Amino acid sequence: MTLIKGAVPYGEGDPVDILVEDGQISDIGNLKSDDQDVIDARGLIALPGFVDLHTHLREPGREDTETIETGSAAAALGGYTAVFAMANTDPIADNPVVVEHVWRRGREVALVDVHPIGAVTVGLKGERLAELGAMARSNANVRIFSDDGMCVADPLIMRRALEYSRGLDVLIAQHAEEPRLTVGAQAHEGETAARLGLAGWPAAAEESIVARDCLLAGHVGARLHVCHVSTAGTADVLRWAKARGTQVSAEVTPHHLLLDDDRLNTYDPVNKVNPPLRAISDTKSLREALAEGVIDCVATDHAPHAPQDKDCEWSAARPGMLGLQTALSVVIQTMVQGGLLDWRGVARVMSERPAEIAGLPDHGRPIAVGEPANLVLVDPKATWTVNGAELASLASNTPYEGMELPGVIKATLLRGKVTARDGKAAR
Ligand SMILES: NC(=O)N[C@@H](CC(=O)O)C(=O)O
Ligand SMILES: [Zn+2]
Ligand SMILES: [Zn+2]
Repeated sequence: MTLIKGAVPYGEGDPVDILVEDGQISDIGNLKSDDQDVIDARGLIALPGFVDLHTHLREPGREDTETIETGSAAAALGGYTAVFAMANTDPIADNPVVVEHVWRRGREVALVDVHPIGAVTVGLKGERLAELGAMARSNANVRIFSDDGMCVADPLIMRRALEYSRGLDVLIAQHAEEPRLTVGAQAHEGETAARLGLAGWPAAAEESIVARDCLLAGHVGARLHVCHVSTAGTADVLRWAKARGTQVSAEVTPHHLLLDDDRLNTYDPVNKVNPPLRAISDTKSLREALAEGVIDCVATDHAPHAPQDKDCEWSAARPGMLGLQTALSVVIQTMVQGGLLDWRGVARVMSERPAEIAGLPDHGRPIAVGEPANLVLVDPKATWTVNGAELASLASNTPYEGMELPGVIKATLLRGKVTARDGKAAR
């Protein structure tokens, strides 16, 4: 039993006490603390535990940069109770053996529900469909498939994947990047890239694939999820597709909400990411699209990389940045402080919508009696300074190094078990 004393659910109304018993919320009100574990939550906001549809945990294959254990700790510290682990591991998660390993290891670590994402095509090569059915029916119960890191560029393969996904009732998540338009690309195609002499990654490379896939999904009657939306034009395409009834959902990363290509001036590869940091006008449009619901949710695209793959010249560096422990703070800074979302809205984009999109029945639930105790307690007034070396990830490639960010996570509970408290993961 744990008693959370004096938290304000969704930042609305008076503080209440929340009693957690047998993994569930058993009582809410003005409660007496007897012999149970008490969390002093005065001044804290209670939200449903966050759900990340896009995490790279690097196990198997690159356990020098992240493991399911260290990534789960980072997730718990970031307020997450469920994460979806991308398939671009080594070996690639394109078969039941690998997805079952990820699933089993996640259960052993037990800091966050780890749901493996299966690859759409064998070896992420985009040529032949992987055995989606075998992964879906495995113990890992795979519900999302993605070739993330690579685009399913061939329209016929994408169409077939969508057709199968409909039959299996699973979701295809697309990394939208027309590869013919991004050969050698290093940065957002625009003034900054031109001045720095970096080959451009045009917005149209993303937008053309999103438009195509929305048309294909509509045509075959399948659902589609768009990973890491990065341009204003993609938001326009999504608005159009949703208005005509296409079953499309989309995510935006914290870094695309906050950072823009102005940061590339230093040539520091910590800012290199795929899709690239865009123009400041894009960040503004993405914030608006998220507030409006045209973009459904925030996903971290947490992408740990080893120092030797990051601390090198720009063109040789791998794209990607850490995200799990900084996501909420960046959302507070860009969306809450920006007046675009209230705390209800934060619960929607970080927990409720991603849980719905993934079909998770016990996450993103209301804070109410009888519901699963998947909760996060946030101090909205506190700030913290990011130090990559102190993050739980094995890697430290955070673009927010040295930045003071708002919002501190005081505790995370997964089915009533405290998985993180006062900056320490429970392991
Ligand atoms: N986002 C990135 O820049 N990198 C990701 C792959 C991806 O999300 O496309 C990675 O796996 O490192
Ligand atoms: Zn991607
Ligand atoms: Zn990714």
